Amino acid sequence: MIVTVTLNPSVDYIVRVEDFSTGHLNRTNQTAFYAGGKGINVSQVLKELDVVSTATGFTGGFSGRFIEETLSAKQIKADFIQVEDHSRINIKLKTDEETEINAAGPDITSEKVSALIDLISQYGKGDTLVLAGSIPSSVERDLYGKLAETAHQNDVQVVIDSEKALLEPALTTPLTLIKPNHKELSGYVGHEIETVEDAVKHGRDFYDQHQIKYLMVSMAQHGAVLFAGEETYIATPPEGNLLNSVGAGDSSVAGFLAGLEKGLPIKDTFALSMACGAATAFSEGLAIKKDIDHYLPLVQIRGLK
Ligand SMILES: Nc1ncnc2c1ncn2[C@@H]1O[C@H](COP(=O)(O)OP(=O)(O)OP(=O)(O)O)[C@@H](O)[C@H]1O
Ligand SMILES: O=P(O)(O)OC[C@@]1(O)O[C@H](CO)[C@@H](O)[C@@H]1O
Repeated sequence: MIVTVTLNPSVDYIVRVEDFSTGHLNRTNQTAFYAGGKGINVSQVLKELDVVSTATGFTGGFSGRFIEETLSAKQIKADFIQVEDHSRINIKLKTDEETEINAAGPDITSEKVSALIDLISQYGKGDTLVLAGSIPSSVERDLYGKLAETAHQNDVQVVIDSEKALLEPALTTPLTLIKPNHKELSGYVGHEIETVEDAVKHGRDFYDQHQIKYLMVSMAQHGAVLFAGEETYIATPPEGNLLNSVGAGDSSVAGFLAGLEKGLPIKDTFALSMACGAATAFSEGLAIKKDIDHYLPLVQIRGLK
C-alpha cells in the first residue's frame, strides 16, 4: 500500500486575472478550487493510474472538509488526523506568469503529532510512505527525519519530496526516492544547476554520497535526470502549451511510484513519470488518464553509462 502523508494540505484557489496590476482593484476572469498539498496530489494522480493509496496528514475546519470530500468523491482512501484550526488556502495567481502564495498552515498540537507518528508506525513491509510538501510552521522542523526513521525501522520504503530544510534531517535514513527540482538540487550541492549536464554531474556526486535508491532531478520543460544505481537516464518531455505548473512535480512522483508498483522496467517507470508531469503541465488541473496515455509515447529516455 502507498501511503501519502500531507502534513500541510491546502485548498488551492486558482485565480486567473488578465491585465493584472498590483495596488489596484483586479477582477477575476476565472476561478477554481482544488484539493491540494503535495501528497494529496500524488494520491489523486495515482488514482488516475489505477494505483491504490491512502492519503493521511492533518486536516481541519471547512477547508479540511472540502479536501476530504474531494478525495471521497474520487474514491481515494483518506485517514486524516483532525485538528482544530482550518487547513490552509493557497492562492495560485495566474496572470501572464504564475504567482503562488502558500500559507504557513494550521496550529498542530504535540498530541496530534504523536497521533500521526502512531498511525505511521502501523505500516510495515510492502508499504511505501510518501512524505511530501511543507510542514505547518507550528510543527518541529525535523519531523520528516523522525517519520522516515520510524518507517525504515518497520521495513517501509520512504519517498520524500520537500524543501531542503525539511528533507535534510531524513537524509541519514535510507530512502527509496527523492525528487528535488534543479533549483533545490543547487541548494544541496552549492552549484547553480542550469543545464541537464550540470544536473548529471552534480546530481551524481550528491547521489553517490547518500543512501537513496532513486534520485530524480526534475527540470520542468527540460525534463529530468534519474540516478538509479550505476545508471543515469535523461528524459526529454513532450512539447506543449504550459497551462499549469502547480502539481507537475507531484504528478511525476506519482507516475514514478505507479511504475514501481506495477513492476515496470526503470526506463518505462521514468517515462511514465514524465508523461504524468507533462499531462499536468499542459492541463488546467492535475493529470488525467487520457492525457497521460497521450503523452507517454512522446517522452524520450536515453541512458548514459
Ligand atoms: N513546461 C513543461 N513541459 C513539459 N513537461 C513539463 C513542463 N513542466 C513540467 N513538466 C514535467 O513535470 C515534471 C516536474 O516538473 P518541475 O520540474 O516543474 O517540478 P516541480 O518544480 O517539483 O514542480 P511543482 O513544484 O510546480 O509541482 C518535469 O520533469 C516534466 O516531466
Ligand atoms: O507549501 P508546500 O507544501 O511546499 O506546497 C503546497 C503546494 O504548492 O504544493 C502543491 C503543488 O505541488 C499544491 O497543491 C500546494 O498548494
